[in-house]
Amino acid sequence: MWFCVTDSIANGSASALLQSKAVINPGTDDQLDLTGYRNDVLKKITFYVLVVCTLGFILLVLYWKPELDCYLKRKECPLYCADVILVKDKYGGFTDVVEVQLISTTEDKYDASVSYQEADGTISDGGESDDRSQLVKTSTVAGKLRCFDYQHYRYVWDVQRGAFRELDDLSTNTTCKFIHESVNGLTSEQRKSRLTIYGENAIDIEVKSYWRLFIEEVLTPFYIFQIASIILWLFDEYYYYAGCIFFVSALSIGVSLCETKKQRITLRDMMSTATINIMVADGEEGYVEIPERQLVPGDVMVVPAHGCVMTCDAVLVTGTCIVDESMLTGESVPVTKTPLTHQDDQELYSPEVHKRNTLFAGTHVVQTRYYGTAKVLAVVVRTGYCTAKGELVCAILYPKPLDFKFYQDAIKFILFLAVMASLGMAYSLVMYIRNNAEVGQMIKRLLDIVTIIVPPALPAAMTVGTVYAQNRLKKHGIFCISPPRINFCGRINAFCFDKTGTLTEDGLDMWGVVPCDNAHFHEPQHDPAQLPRGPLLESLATCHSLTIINSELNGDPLDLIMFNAIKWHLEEPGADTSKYDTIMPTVVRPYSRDTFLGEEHPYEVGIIRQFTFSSSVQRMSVITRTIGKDHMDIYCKGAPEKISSLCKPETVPHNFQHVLHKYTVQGFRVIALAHRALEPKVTDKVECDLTFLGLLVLQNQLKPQTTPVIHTLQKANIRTVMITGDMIQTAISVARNCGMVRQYDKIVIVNGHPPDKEHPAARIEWELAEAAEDPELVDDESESATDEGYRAIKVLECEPRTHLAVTGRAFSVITNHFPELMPKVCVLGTVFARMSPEQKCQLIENLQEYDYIVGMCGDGANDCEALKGAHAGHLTV
Ligand SMILES: Nc1ncnc2c1ncn2[C@@H]1O[C@H](COP(=O)(O)OP(=O)(O)OP(=O)(O)O)[C@@H](O)[C@H]1O
Repeated sequence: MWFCVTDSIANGSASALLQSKAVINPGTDDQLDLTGYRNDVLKKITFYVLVVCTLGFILLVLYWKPELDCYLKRKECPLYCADVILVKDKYGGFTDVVEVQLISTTEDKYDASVSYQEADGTISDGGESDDRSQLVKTSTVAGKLRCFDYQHYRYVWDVQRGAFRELDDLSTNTTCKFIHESVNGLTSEQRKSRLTIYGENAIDIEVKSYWRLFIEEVLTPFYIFQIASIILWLFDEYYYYAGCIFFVSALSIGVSLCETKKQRITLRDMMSTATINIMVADGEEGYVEIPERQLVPGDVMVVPAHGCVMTCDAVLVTGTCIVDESMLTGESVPVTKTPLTHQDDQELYSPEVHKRNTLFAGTHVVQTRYYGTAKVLAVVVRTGYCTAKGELVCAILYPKPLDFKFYQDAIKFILFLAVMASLGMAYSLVMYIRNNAEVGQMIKRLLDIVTIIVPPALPAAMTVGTVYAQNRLKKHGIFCISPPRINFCGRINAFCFDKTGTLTEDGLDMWGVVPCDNAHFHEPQHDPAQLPRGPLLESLATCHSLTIINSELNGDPLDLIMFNAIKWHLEEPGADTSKYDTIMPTVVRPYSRDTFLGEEHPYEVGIIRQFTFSSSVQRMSVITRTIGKDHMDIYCKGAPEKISSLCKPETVPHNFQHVLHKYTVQGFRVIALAHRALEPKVTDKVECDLTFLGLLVLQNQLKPQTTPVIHTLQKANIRTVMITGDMIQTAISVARNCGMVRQYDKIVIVNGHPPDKEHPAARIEWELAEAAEDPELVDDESESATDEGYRAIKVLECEPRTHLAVTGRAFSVITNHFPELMPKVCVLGTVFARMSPEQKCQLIENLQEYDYIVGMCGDGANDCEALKGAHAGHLTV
């Protein structure tokens, strides 16, 4: 549970407690290596002597290598008693020495300070003691929290584990049940105490003064080297040359300072929100208004009825919200957020799993919906830099090193130059001595050799080049948040594209629906408005997340085209809810009331509950109630293979696969629909035992610029790859149409099966993809060769005319069971279909592992992680 009073050190943690080193989040991108240090008087005195002896140069070295501060002034000690901690990130890019703080707290959870019984029985606070014999621990509580801050995150000392860990909030180890039980909010005492622990709910981006930026820039090793070179040239009377280099460097520093400052100001302005007051539940006392900056995890906020921009991550517990998440995902389709539910008491809350119930910081709540006068309440789970928006800011402020290999090579190159310089210097020294050269002249000449071999103006030239490139890109509407990436973009050799909305148009065209009755497909109906009254028509009318904003119907383009095709009308909740139930959010009915005349009741369907679409489950569902019926219905729509697996097998036509193939091979986007009448008593699991209703077939045209762009990339020898959530056949068809796969190229489709009861070993299968044909003419059989899949892929030649088309399932089977095939998949894979958002990101990382410099172009929520992971990510909007 979230609150756990830790009043004793768990058995066995004493030895862990004596460790001076620890790793937080091992194996992840957020891995941090910690080493504890405490002050050492003797070392400090020696250090200051050294400072005097080196005329302060050692301080400069310390500035470049902060870890030296620990080695030269302090001694290693167990983490529990450290004064400072040396923190290194996974990539070694950011190293910092941070101070350990003690914060007073009244929270049980953080009564975390440890006391140790000294040999004489007195209690000390453990801060000075590291003797094993003194670790005969007694539990006392001093109300102090031991912690340190690194890159805006706080790490606290966990008494039970005897280790530092990230400060947890309600987004981890918290059950959904607990969140529901928290609706009374916090008392002002609790809020005050948490404020000291979590800090203010703000993302304040520091904009450094020009003077500070200048000092920081000039103190970098390259500029110091440059200053030394200029001084040397002045002594050597190279006045013009020194003057030129000085001018170029001053220009480059000036330009780079202006750019850095401008970017920081832009970032600060983008991230800052107007500080307003917000209503929060105040324990049993009702509601109080507090500044948003004072929100803490556990607060229960009232989402304003007129909408707001969220400044924290909060979980909805009552009411619904329509949110514009474009700031986080780039997708401007309004998203419906529903209150948190849970299957069982133990279900843990997670912002990723429960994202349809979470309002994320930075997103705009456009509308709220509530029943009667009830308030729309949300429990705050994360604040400040820990929010989704805070993570984004941190990713910009502390970017992951771009290309470790590039930096390693650069260092090797400089070392090589240094060796060359030393050889040159040694040779010259010998020659000067032989010729009895004058000492002053000799020193000047020798140092000059270094400045000849290592060009001092190189960084200045590179900065000017980058700034120039950045401005050119800006003119083309391309904005770059990390300028060094521009250099990498020149080396991109693989470019990945999302399909829907990136290679193809955002909008879709209705092709028709293929109704299914008694497990038989009927003729396609190209005008869905002509469908008779029944579940299929109702599924098209209700199974969506459309909403009205400013009198206009808004939502997913797929949902919009589907709903508009049947010519129905959508009405958002009105005052009159008596006809259905007390809960009555949205009503749909045919435009023309004459359409279904002769019925006893008007044809009206209420959407009682929505389970909004999620890429990871590839479907959405709604629970509805039709006037005149005494039961509710569930309608599901989504990826055909997902929906068919939720249907009763006897309701799915025997030629389902064949008909599906017939459309997808043409590049149509196919969605399946299903339905079930619900029992009066709704059980927990509703998306099961469904009746298959038919297929919705949509056309998705290529964007006019797609084919030329793919050709340009191919001409430049840049590999093009498609990573999509859509079906493999549709993806292959689009890949052929846009020229990613040329007309006569061979495509091998790779399918995968994880181990199951029947087949204890994982399998992969392959089949040759056929070329597109007329949908009406494709015959039943598609050839496939199973079992041999592994061998076939293993021996597959890396011919340019053979492409692999890999399904998401095959990708995960290969990752988990046949990792040795992954290089081949990465080199030959052109189409990756039915990929989940996580798999998209994983593929980008795999390509990077095999030395590809990867670009990614995507349009929305399911591409965010992949865009972040790529060397260069481009969000199409
Ligand atoms: N609004 C929706 N309602 C129900 N099912 C949907 C909806 N949108 C997409 N789907 C189904 O879920 C699948 C996965 O969707 P996802 O958004 O992850 O990828 P995509 O849109 O198909 O392709 P891409 O990754 O290229 O954008 C789709 O192929 C489709 O079958």
